Amino acid sequence: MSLFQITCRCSDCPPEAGAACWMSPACFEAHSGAQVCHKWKLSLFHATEGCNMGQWLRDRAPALRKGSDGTSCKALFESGEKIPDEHNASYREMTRPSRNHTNSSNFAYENQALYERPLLENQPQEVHVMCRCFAGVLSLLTWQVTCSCESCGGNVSMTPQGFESHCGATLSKKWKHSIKCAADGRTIESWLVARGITPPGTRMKHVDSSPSHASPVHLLQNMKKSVEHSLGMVKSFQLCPRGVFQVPKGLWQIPQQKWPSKDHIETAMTPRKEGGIQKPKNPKQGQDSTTVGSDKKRSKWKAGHVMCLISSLFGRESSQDAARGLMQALNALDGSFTHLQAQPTPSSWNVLHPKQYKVGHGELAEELDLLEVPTSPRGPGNLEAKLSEIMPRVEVIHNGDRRVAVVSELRAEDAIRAACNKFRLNHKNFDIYFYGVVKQSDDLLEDCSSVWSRVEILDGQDVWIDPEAVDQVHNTVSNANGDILKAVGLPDLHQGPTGVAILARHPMPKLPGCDIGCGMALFLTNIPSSMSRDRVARCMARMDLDSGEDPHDPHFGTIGGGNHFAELLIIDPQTPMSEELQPLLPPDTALLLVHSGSRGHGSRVYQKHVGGHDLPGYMTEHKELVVWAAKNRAEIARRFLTQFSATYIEPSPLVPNMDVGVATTALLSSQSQEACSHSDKVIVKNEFKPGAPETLVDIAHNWIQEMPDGTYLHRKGAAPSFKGSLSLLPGSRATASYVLVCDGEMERDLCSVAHGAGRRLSRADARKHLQAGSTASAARDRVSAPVDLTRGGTVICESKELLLEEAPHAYKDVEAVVSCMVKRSMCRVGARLLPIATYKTRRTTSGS
Ligand SMILES: Nc1nc2c(ncn2[C@@H]2O[C@H](COP(=O)(O)O)[C@@H](O)[C@H]2O)c(=O)[nH]1
Ligand SMILES: [Mn+2]
Repeated sequence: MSLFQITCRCSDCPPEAGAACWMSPACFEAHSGAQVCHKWKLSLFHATEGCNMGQWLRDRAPALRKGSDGTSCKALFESGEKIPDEHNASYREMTRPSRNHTNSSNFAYENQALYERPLLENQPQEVHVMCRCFAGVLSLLTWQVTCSCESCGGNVSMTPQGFESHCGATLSKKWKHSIKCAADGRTIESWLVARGITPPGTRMKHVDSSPSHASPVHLLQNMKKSVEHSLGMVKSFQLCPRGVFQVPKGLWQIPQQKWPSKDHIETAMTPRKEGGIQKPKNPKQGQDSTTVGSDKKRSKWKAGHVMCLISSLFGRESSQDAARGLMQALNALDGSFTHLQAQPTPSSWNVLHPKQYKVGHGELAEELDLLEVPTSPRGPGNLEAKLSEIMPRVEVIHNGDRRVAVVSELRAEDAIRAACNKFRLNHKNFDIYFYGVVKQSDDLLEDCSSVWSRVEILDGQDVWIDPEAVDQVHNTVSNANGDILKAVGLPDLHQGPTGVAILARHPMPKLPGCDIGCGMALFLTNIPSSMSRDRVARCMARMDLDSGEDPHDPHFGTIGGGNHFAELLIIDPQTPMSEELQPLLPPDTALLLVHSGSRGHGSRVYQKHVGGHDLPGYMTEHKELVVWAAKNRAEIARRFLTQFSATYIEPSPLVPNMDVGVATTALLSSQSQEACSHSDKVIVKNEFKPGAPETLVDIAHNWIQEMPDGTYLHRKGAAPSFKGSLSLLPGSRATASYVLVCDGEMERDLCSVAHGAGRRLSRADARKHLQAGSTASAARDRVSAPVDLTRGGTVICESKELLLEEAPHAYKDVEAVVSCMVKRSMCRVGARLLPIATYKTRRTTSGS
């Protein structure tokens, strides 16, 4: 198979004397600063004929209309033509070596010269991989897999793609997915991404393409990673409101000698004088500069500084998103920019030939004095007017015959369309992008590391944590402007972020959100564990926990939607109970687990306080709701058990319950009582309705705890954990749930443990991917066949959607979550419980 490759002849290349610097047209496009275009056939021009390469190739090889597949390229190059491009490069044909090419010096050399990236000291040089049942070793130096199968015997090396097809997984065409890391079974892509390693030939790639991830912190994190992993080779990279491009080593490399002198920089950084722009010290007016982001331009940037290119893909994506993302990024980099520059992308050069046009950012515009302000062949007026139309808040400053514009606001799509119509531009081809110099890159990186140092993710090998949720934790910390002192992500962490404990200087109502006081309570019952499943189902058939009975408070005694539930469980006879729990949990009666929150009251209080400043008022109502939610769980339990004509078990003769936060645990040692004295004293138990079932433990996992030192510990999907305290960790309606004996430490885990298994799939994904199948029919019939404890018990759920959203597969592996915390000594297993019957909702829709 043949490949298009370009030998770049710019002064940054080749990397080694005499070696050719080969790259794909797409890489070359990026290398020359045009990666926003993503259409190399349009952005590369024939150096002598002036047409774009798409046109040039089409004229010569009609087959290429369908794409530059290897065969037609080969045909093209058989003609012996060389295509010099504007970067003075030439196309060449390169033959990909055959499968066993360890000895193919050509390939190995090209690969190494161009792509070998210096590995960080502690980075592995190889990784053991699997594909289907084949094992191999992937070298991170040569990017070859040595296959250990019987026929290869560990002597045959091949490309990852070759290995993929050797293992019979060709159809996937995604070697990074089909090849797995042998150690943990995860895709090799996630293994590489986690270590910031970019395989050779990787095109500029959106690490993440959703606008919500273009948050400042996300951008900055990637910025830092790129710089770190380049070992000083990568000085710049591209940020884009729709995501971050990872840049392989070699691209965007700025040779040291090209940077300006210290004096030069200092002059550039001299603050602007009142009343106008400083006289340029080194103006290069009228200079024709067509190389956007070229070496010439970059050479103006200070050594060690990180160049940050922010692209706004107007026309291609929603420009609203782009503008929003851009503004976000600007805010994040506040004060770090010395200037911004706006200009149409190369794809619109051939329409306007505007060359370059400078747009300064606020008072930092003085930096522009050092930059070139070329003229446009079609008249600067056009461009200026166009910019003003698109960005009406662009202030155009005239300084002699040089013009500098200051952007203060970006405009939305309609303005862009109007401007494009006016100037008869196809707005789809019209992009504007901005770039600037990060003035204080060290500060910026310090900012980032200060965010990182405040975030701890308690993950483990066996438990999967969604990287987006991790980003959300970082963003939460970063957006709090230093008000968050520490954040701990627990193993059940998922998007929200949920499964996190956050210590802050003041209460942050947005963290617990609407469902203030949501929690789990475990009740003792006198329902025999051996009660027939039919009888359980018959009792539950009459149950309706969706509507209340209290005329003064319609929410009281109701369970609510989402994943709230009331569940009968039995103690797993196979799992030994801890010493503390043995006297507490009678092995022959069922237990009732209730998960619910503050219902409509929580959302009322949240709405009232979310934008306001009355934090003491919020905290007062917050605490009331935390108590209300605990009482509500007891009321739900009472209503549930009434259907069984079951009475509660007499309050245990064991250690009396104590008022520890909202957790009424019977088991706290004196040491843990001391630890718990940090928490609010909220007396819950004594306020329960007479006749309520005995609460073994009630744990709120969505609340704010006032700490003795005046800080506030937010638990958003996190359960309190003190030395010896009990906690509840439910899995799903068809997996085990756990009673944990905790050993929380402020330093390590902010005295918190996971509050559940945590979502693996979002609700939408669960609806999309999980089949209703048998679960739906079980729900329709309401009474399932004899309970198979490996699959869960009877489920009362009349909402088909909710049934899917809450399917066991939508949750992470509860065993992994528990074992991760046990390994970290955060808790021990007190008892393992198995579900018999779960009440979800009688409503046919999944809302609350
Ligand atoms: N035993 C059961 N556990 C369940 C069920 N549905 C969900 N879950 C688990 O509860 C937590 C609750 O999380 P939250 O963030 O909504 O408070 C969740 O992570 C699951 O692990 C069920 O029907 N039975
Ligand atoms: Mn909850």
